[in-house]
Amino acid sequence: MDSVLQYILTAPAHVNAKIKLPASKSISNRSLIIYALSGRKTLPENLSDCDDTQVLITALRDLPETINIHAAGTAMRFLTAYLSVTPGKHILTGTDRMKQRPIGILVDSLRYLGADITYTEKEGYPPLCIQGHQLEGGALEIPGNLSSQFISALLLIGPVLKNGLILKLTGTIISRPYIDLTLCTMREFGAQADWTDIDTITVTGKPYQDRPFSIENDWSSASYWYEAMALSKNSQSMVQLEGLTDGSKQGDSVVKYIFNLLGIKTSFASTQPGKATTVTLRRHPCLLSRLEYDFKGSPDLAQTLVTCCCGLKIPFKFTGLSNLRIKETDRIAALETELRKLGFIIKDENGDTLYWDGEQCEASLAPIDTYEDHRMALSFAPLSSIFPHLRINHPEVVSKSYPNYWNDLRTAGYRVEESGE
Ligand SMILES: O=C(O)C1=C[C@@H](OP(=O)(O)O)[C@@H](O)[C@H](O)C1
Ligand SMILES: C=C(OP(=O)(O)O)C(=O)O
Repeated sequence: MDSVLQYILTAPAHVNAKIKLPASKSISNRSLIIYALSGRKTLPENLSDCDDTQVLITALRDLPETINIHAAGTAMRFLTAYLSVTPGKHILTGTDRMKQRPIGILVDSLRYLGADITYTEKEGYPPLCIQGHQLEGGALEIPGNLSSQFISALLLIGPVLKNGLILKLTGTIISRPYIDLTLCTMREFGAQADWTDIDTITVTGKPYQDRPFSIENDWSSASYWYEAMALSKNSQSMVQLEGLTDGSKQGDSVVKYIFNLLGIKTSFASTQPGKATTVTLRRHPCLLSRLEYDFKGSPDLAQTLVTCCCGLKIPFKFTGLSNLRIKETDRIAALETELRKLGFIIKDENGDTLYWDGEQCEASLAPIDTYEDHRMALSFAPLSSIFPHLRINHPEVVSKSYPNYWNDLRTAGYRVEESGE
């Protein structure tokens, strides 16, 4: 049998560190597509070193006949749109999991606009064969309830469509802050793109302009430091996070308000609009007895809060989780299975809700499996404050968004050792 890399984690008595977070992969990948569509002159600064961005950099640079974007959802969806308007024929594929992540809504929309896309294996799923050519653009409807990445992908190519784009979103709109992040990033490059009605976005067929652009660091990655602070239960703990902005356009910056409820206070070294600065996290007493939150706008924070609330023994009801089952893994099932190993019985209902009413079982303390999902490893690691010698299988998965995570934990005083098993 192949040996599995496993880390054993022990948390320090108090957490203390200054952390250079990775850049946002969401902003990196949007600005890379815009860079490619605007003449490839000025490369965006502070691009993320994570797998999901590196794979897109390589794909856009080499544009080989077969492009394998591995596990990167944004790269898969954004490239599908990009290749549809770029001359040449390409096969776009990814990991086995990527081949199970739906893309039919995006393909249908692009085909409606005249794109030439065929499925090479299963209808509705990657791999895709895309023959690119100039598209005219126009008006169309698209469901907003499965993944905002389909909408962002279409918006990103809007400025290069002759007649621009009018998108009317139908159904519940999930991950809406990511749509707004796309629009903001596009406008940084001179695009005319905005909401023109409650459910409608209009993009003018006015080309992007080449501009210098610097990428903010990643608020989703910051969430694991909020969790580490909350679970450390030591008033001396303090973490500083570099490269974040007060008033960030990243939806996951809402993490500062959620953790405020859990006693973690955020202060910004400077509050100059749009300027990245250092953020300091400090602990205050947490008097919360139960947490309810709707994660519809920030699905990537769900694992952080589920693991954190279990560790703090705060019962919760979290809604808006409907698309967690189609991410890197079925995150609902993964959370239920792995938290049981630590003695927490969490349950799901209605396809979009996870709750914990305080029910516990005997903890086996078996190693935590990560299911090729970076956020499983990232969110379980801070639980080592509650469960010393916590074991995590396949810790290397973190490279999808946060390659330096384990080193950063070491800097903060955590013992991170390779298992000798
Ligand atoms: O556009 C983006 O950068 C992202 C959108 C979200 O996906 P969904 O829109 O599929 O929820 C999020 O989960 C993902 O990590 C990044
Ligand atoms: C869902 C995620 O990424 P993607 O969909 O881009 O693979 C994520 O990073 O949590």
